[in-house]
Amino acid sequence: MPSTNPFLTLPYEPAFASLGSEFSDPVEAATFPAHQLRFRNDRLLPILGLDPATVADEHFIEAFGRFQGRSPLLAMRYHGYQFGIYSPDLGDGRGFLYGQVRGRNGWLYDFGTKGSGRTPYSRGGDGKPTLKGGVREVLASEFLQRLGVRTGRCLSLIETGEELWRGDEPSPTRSSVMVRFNRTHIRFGTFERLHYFKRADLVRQLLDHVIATYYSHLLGDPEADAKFYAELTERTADLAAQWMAAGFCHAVLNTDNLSIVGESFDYGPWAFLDRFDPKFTAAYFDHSGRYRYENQPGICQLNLELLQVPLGMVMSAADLEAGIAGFGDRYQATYSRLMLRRLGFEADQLHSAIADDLIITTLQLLLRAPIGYNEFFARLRAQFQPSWRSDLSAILPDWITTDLEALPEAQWQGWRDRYHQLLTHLPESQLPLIQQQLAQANPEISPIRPVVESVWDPIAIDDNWEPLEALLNRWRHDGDGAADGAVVPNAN
Ligand SMILES: Nc1ncnc2c1ncn2[C@@H]1O[C@H](COP(=O)(O)OP(=O)(O)OP(=O)(O)O)[C@@H](O)[C@H]1O
Ligand SMILES: [Mg+2]
Repeated sequence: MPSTNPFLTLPYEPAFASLGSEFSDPVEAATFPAHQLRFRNDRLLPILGLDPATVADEHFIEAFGRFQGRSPLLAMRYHGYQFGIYSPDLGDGRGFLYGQVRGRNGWLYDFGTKGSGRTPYSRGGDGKPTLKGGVREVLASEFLQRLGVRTGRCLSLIETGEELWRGDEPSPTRSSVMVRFNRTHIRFGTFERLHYFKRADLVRQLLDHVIATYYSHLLGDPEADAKFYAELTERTADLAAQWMAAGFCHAVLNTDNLSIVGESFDYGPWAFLDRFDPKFTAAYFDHSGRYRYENQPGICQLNLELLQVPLGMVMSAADLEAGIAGFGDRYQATYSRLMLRRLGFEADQLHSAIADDLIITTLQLLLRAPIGYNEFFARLRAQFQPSWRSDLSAILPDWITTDLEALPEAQWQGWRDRYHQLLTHLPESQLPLIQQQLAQANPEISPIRPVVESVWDPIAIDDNWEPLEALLNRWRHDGDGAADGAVVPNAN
């Protein structure tokens, strides 16, 4: 009897599979002792043309927990530079490409698993993520989506009833399997592996595939290769700027964790800044601080440079140099635009020198202010009043009295003066727009570590999932909701 599971009857396209056996290995999914659906991302279903009301929890479990009715399941091959050292021992070690589907926007999407068992690339690993790891993936991706960061999403999280042993969690700890909804799982490291095996022919094949599938506007252009690399540079610079403006530290920016479309993914030991600290390092094992917050743009640029090695097998050095030349300017322009939004302004409302001055002054303030990075913007959003334009003393009034030892009054007044000055440059009619912009750019609550623990503890102690759901709901209904359920999920 034909399946009635809507996930099994989607029109899957074997785009990556059609590259052939040099790029992946068919694998089998693990079987699990239990399947409890802990998160289903109904916001993504309309992109697939599915009505959430017609998709049952059991459909998720059958497709994305039992992995029934689909083949081949492909472990993708890749290598990568991990903390600066080349590793040929990578590849999908706890996941596979479940399938690819075209969204209603015309884009091709991957369903990629994480935690579906061992593969030829598992090395000593068990092929599983912990339940807490899965919850953290959901939190990071949903919050980054709320902030407008170009990110992969979690489509489902299923608890699988096993006990895992991990050094970084009290063990035994609970197990899970996720399905991620990313534009692609092709990584910089997918190209690097082909260079390692000296296969210029396969670099050419993969590059053609990437351009045809993800940069199709370049098809037929005699300079498609050069334009692809220049555009990837721009997208990666944009992503770094989005992370920085969000106060996000990815923590493991190895070349196998950078996507060939410039989308953020692989949410392991990530953290959001609490206080603004450029040297903040999220991963406990990052002893040198290589991937600390302030290093992220430079590391992204370095990874793009490393990608020139495999691409250089089929492209000219001149095209590659020209492509990466724009990284710094692009990063700076996007970062400034996003920071201004967090302050309530659109870049075209302000002269760029005034805008840059406000951003620098804000960062200097945040270095010393007794308030969290995202908390500051949330407070600005909560307290903003159009009347600030005519009354400087009303700007964040209750703040000036708190902890002036940490924050000298002159510095605080300097920030207020600048903010006030910018308001007076705008016509009064634009002030409601500032309020809207502040609401859109600044969620009321961000998943800094204590917040993550505050939703995890009830799960760990009482199996109470309500605080997690409440937090996710707050982000969905916060702001003007423009980022939610959009057919184009990461317009940028
Ligand atoms: N528990 C595990 N079992 C088997 N392999 C693992 C495990 N954890 C990590 N790996 C492998 O180690 C390498 C680096 O892991 P990393 O944490 O960057 O990736 P990942 O989180 O597993 O997957 P992705 O990059 O798709 O999000 C990858 O080859 C990955 O598959
Ligand atoms: Mg990874």
